[in-house]
Amino acid sequence: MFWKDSGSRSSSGSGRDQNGVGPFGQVRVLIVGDSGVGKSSLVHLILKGSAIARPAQTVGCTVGIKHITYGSTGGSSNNVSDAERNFFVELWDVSGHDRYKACRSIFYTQINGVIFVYDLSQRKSKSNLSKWAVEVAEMGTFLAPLGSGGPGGLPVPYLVIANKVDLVPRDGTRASSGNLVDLARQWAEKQGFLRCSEELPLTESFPGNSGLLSAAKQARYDKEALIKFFRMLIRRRYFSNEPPAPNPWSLTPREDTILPVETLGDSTDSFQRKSLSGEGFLYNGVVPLPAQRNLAPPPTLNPQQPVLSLDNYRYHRFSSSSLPDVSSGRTSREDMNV
Ligand SMILES: Nc1nc2c(ncn2[C@@H]2O[C@H](COP(=O)(O)OP(=O)(O)OP(=O)(O)O)[C@@H](O)[C@H]2O)c(=O)[nH]1
Repeated sequence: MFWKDSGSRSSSGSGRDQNGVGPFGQVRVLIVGDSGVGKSSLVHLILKGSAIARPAQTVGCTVGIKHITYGSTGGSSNNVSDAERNFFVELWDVSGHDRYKACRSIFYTQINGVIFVYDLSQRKSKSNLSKWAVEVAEMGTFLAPLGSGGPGGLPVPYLVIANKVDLVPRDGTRASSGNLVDLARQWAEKQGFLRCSEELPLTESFPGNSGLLSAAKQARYDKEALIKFFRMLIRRRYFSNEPPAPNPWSLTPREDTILPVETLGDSTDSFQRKSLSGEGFLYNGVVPLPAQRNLAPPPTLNPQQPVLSLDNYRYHRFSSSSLPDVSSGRTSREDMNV
């Protein structure tokens, strides 16, 4: 088996929601990032609401299904468009290990959104997100694409999650990872060669400075923000004539402003998110990318509609030419057979 389904039944079928007022639908969210950053742990947390003690290394791809509703609860039952409807959010947790690099693009199909995950204690895993963005943008097919690309040309909304915030010192200083780049930087700072604000010129950060923090191992994440992201993807795919809500997505966390995280579990106040302050540009276009014009219709009752509204998604400038190589990821786990 190249991949397994860890969630409920396939969402590609059709049906009517619990109110009997119309078909449900599904959106597909790709979850990418280096091996070991905690993608599977996060997905488990999102689906089960609890931490997983010892996640197995993902083989190829694991698909989990999150059920959420979308619609106006106050709507009249006579008006289908006002009713709460059921949707499945497919979470495609793609293995970050290099051994799947050559073939994992088969999972990059009909993507509605992307969640990039990195390890706050491993700086390289953040800079490598740029490589992930390029890979997905170049190899993927997309639903409800934006008119222009985000990082690497990615044409769908994305979210960046900095995981393992529990490994960051609570006084807000930079993460200490034990990796050589960080150790070298810390040593240089100690010797007075660098001021704290300076970086060794070894990595280029993923664009942006705000987003979500999580500690999947401690069951801490911003549940409300995730649900909003999923709802936004549903709205873009199925209700694109609705006015877009203010879009906080496509943000990455400010590591220099990480605050202590006190709240556990499902609290929506678990994490401080800072507003975006970096350089950005706005997307207003609605023209599908050339590679997306001949997509087969999605396997749901509600076929993909072109995006008619002028959603504004803010992205950061991004240069793929100066990106570092993807790191080899973890090596401590046993090799898996494909
Ligand atoms: N300290 C800490 N460890 C974590 C956290 N989240 C995950 N881990 C640990 O990191 C390791 C890797 O977690 P996974 O969820 O398997 O990582 P992954 O990104 O899915 O890895 P691949 O399947 O190889 O792509 C495991 O030992 C987890 O227990 C966290 O928030 N804090």
